[in-house]
Amino acid sequence: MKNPFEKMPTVLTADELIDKAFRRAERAASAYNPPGGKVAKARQREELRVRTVSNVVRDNLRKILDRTPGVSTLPKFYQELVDTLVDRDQFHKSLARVNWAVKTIRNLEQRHVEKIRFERDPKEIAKLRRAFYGRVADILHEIDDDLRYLNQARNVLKELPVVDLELPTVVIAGHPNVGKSTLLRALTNARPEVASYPFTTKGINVGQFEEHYLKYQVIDTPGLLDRPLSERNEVEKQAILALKHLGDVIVYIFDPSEYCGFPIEEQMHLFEEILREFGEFPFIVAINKVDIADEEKVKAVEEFVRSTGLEPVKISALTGEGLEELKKRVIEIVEPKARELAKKIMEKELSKFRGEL
Ligand SMILES: Nc1nc2c(ncn2[C@@H]2O[C@H](COP(=O)(O)OP(=O)(O)OP(=O)(O)O)[C@@H](O)[C@H]2O)c(=O)[nH]1
Repeated sequence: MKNPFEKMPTVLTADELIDKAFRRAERAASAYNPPGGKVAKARQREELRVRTVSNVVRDNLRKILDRTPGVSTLPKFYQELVDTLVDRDQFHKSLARVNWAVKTIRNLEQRHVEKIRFERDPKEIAKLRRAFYGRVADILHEIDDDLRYLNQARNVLKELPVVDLELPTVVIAGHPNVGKSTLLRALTNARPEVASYPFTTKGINVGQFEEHYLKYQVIDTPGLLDRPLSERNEVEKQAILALKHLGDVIVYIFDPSEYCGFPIEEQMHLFEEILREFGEFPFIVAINKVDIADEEKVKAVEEFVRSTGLEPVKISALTGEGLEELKKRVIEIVEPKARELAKKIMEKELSKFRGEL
């Protein structure tokens, strides 16, 4: 899936748009030499000005409406993230007001063109055109706050992460420096891509791997699932919880070597919190850095994990030890979804093929 707001255009301010439209109209009028007498010429020139201003403004505004997806039509994952970044109510209101401006300007254009066509005095004709310009400027100034809001919204919404929402997804969690990105790199062959994500400075890392012709996605979440949720504010929490619509299994990493800088007690505490928050998820616990960790500490973590009803896997993301076993456990959980997806894609291809026959 692409960023749903990728096509949203830059939104000009009222003054920028007025300037653009008026200049375009002047250019068109000066290049236009209609046939006929003085009155006919004036009528046609002014009509061209009115029509050009109306077209430029409406095209610009309509482009915003056409290229902005309805938030409620988006997948839940994106809806949650949109809500952390913009006020959905305000966003919709601003779009509605832009729509109102398009319609109103269209009506004004019709009315002024009609009057211009019946007017005989060139001075009055010019006056009608000026009156139209004035009304357009007023309308655009009236929605100026909306235009500015939409442009700001566009700038943040364009930064939404690009992830594949259909692929079975493994979310890696654990304190900073426990080895999350090392594990991601070890599990996925391609170089992971960094996607920006609200409220993380580093962005999330997204990688993919294939097993038996089925594709999986792995996401490392620096800055997200690496600190107690109780320390987060509401919007941050929401950005984290959006992961629920994306992930299918959580791989939680412990670092019993404590080189990450967090004592195992603290890691246990965070694990309990994440387990509680993501209770409905299948969890796999990996005890990492077994190549350097103290055996006693490894044992302590193992016992703790077993006490929560889970069986940990001992790994070293660096040396590769235990990774086969970890991968096996992951695939056991997400393979049905991968098969389902492969079947769907196959059926789509088949029906396309049949259509061609
Ligand atoms: N000895 C050893 N070192 C490891 C292992 N896994 C990771 N490391 C090292 O631990 C350090 C932190 O690893 P990262 O993969 O960057 O940790 P992270 O959890 O992604 O860190 P953040 O992105 O800050 O959350 C690096 O120096 C890694 O080389 C391991 O299995 N054994």
